[in-house]
Amino acid sequence: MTQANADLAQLIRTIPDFPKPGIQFRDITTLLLDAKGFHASIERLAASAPDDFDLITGIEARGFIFSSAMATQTAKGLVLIRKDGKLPGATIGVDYALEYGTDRVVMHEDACVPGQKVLLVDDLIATGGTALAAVRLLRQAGAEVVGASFVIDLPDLGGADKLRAAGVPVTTLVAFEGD
Ligand SMILES: O=P(O)(O)OC[C@H]1O[C@H](OP(=O)(O)OP(=O)(O)O)[C@H](O)[C@@H]1O
Ligand SMILES: Nc1ncnc2[nH]cnc12
Repeated sequence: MTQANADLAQLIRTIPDFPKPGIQFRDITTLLLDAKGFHASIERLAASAPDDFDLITGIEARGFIFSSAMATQTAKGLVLIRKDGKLPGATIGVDYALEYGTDRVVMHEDACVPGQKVLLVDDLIATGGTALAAVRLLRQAGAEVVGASFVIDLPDLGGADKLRAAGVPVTTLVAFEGD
């Protein structure tokens, strides 16, 4: 079977054993270096976005690259979900497990008006721990998460399925099997 978005898949470099043994690191820096590929990734994510949403949400750090481009492409505002200790205003936060470690995400408690529809954007979904934490956070803030868009899916780690089970429609461009 031909890989969907094969042109984008071949721009993503795989680095074995980073940041620890056994992890196949899917490196987007090579995609970002390619002007046409980076632009196409944003156009394709934007084309598959829900019809009706109010805000884009991006997750630090790699998620900011794609979410900010998506915000300008779709002419929406951007909510930043950051690692703990970086936002200056009053925050709410959620702890989560990573494929390789643990972390905590926070957002400004007043970043969303309750009832606003948000589209979550990140570079990659693996176990789904980060995205599910972001969804919990956004729901705590009163937002409705109407979709989640990722350039890369690692389907064997099950994150996209978990997100769908949590009621969030998921779009991904490139899948790497066998991780
Ligand atoms: O689905 P998960 O298993 O939660 O993994 C996916 C997350 O891992 C990476 O971020 P990372 O925490 O490595 O941080 P970075 O963006 O700052 O590099 C990636 O950008 C996703 O946010
Ligand atoms: N295998 C992987 N490659 C790149 N980023 C990741 N984030 C979590 N798992 C990852």
